Amino acid sequence: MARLDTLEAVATEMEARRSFLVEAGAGAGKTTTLVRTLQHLLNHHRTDLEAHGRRIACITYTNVAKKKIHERIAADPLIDVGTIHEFLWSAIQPYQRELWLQILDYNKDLTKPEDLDDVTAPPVIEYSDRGRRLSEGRISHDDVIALSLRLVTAHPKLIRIIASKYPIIFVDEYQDTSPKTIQLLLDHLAGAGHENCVVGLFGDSMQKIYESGVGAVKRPGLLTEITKHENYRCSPPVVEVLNRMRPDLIQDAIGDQQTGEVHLFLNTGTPAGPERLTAAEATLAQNGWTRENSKYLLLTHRRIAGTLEYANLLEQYRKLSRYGPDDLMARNEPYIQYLTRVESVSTAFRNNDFAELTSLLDEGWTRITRHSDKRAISQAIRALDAVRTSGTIGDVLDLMGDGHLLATPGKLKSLERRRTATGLDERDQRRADFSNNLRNVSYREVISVTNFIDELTPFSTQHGVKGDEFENVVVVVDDSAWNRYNIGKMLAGTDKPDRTERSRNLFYVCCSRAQRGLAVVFVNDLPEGAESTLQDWFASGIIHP
Ligand SMILES: Nc1ncnc2c1ncn2[C@@H]1O[C@H](COP(=O)(O)OP(=O)(O)OP(=O)(O)O)[C@@H](O)[C@H]1O
Repeated sequence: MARLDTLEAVATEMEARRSFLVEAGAGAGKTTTLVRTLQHLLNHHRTDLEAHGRRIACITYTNVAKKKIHERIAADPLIDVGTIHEFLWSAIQPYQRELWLQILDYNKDLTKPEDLDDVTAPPVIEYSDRGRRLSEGRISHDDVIALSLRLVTAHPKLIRIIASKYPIIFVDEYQDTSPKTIQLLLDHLAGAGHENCVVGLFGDSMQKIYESGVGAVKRPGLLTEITKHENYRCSPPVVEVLNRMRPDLIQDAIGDQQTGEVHLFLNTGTPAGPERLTAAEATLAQNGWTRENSKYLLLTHRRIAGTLEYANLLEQYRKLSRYGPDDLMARNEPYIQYLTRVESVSTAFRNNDFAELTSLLDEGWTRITRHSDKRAISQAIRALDAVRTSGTIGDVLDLMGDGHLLATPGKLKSLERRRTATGLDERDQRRADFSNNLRNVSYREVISVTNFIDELTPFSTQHGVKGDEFENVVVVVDDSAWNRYNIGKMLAGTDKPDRTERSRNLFYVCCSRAQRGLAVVFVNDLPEGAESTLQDWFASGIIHP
């Protein structure tokens, strides 16, 4: 019955043309509700939408989520599923003249404005991954949102046009959306147009794990808040842990998993370090947990096997800054971001996934249909694969720079340019040294770290751990490896508020992926005060002191 309640609550808001926020904890079925609402709209309003040339926008944060939703609505052409950038760009792109005027103004506010006085005729404005070159009409990822906001503020009629094309706009995982996007959606689009555009946000503020996300959104007059108190995913003892972690949002375990187990390993009798994990694994094995039926989520840089297969790479990030290793893990730095895309291209090719390749490759390859296109891409990727396994990071960057598989993003280009510059200040020199040293590291280390991140950390882009679930989850915490997060201090209540929040969210996201069993293993000693919080949170489980 609860299922009907949430869907009904959403349907009521839709009928009344009111915007809403489905805010609920992990496993509550938010994404499922979003998909079912889309199905309901298609079943009941198809004729009307088609007759007026209207569509539904469904904005997702990642390509992985996009694919998932597409599959579940059978890629219905009435629904545009895409990233916020795709959606906004399709909306503003037709207004080239107005865009150029905004660009001239926007340019003045940039820290490094371009000289646009010499540009006689406005160029054709394009949005590209290659980064910003305003004089040539090229705008970047970041510019799309800022320019959209400027454009609609200057031309309110545009809002009416967008709202009548998209009278319904849904956002999945809204907590990871940028504050500017939320501003655009709520302050401009919600309620706009003849049909009162409905903006529906689905997500959970406590699952924000990326820096750039807006987190909680509170707009009592504008958004009807719909809360769900079910948890369809996790077994009762796991839900009990989540409830103690988050007493302001108590969930009922009503899913299929009615039995489960929870373990907390402190293992203080064993020396701190990987041995504590080994000891925990021995206990879990006696209970039937194996590497095959358990998902490891490591909040650490240590490989379970002990040796780090990307030690040199990690060392460069360590030298770069105190947050370098964290940025490597969360892929929050231009080099690792780009190299991750290179790895995704290579993986998609190996899997013969040409649909995935099309979405990864450059604009020039928007449709890989012709045999000759496939052949050209195959050749380029084979050449890449040869260098990936035998060359350095520099070799791969040079090869990619010469070819035309992936454009080099603007930020990376400028780092590469500054690599050989002279007279840099201390910070830029450190960055330049980083670029040069990184280039000498074997590319195999990139392959290792990418596999590690995708398989063993919550920062996976391949699977998007946040929306995912596994039978058993083993969360391994090693606070000595991180700077942006500190689970121990969060538990002890002694950390700064922002880091406390980040750590709590990350820990919550990890623990809430478990369907049946959850084990949390601390490999180093905890600060004073942490253990009593853990005793409380894990009271439904077995604590291994
Ligand atoms: N109404 C329902 N009835 C039965 N199972 C459901 C229902 N809603 C969701 N589920 C199942 O519960 C699990 C979690 O659902 P879903 O991924 O939609 O939750 P979520 O709230 O988006 O999760 P999270 O925020 O933790 O990623 C899935 O396995 C899904 O199939």
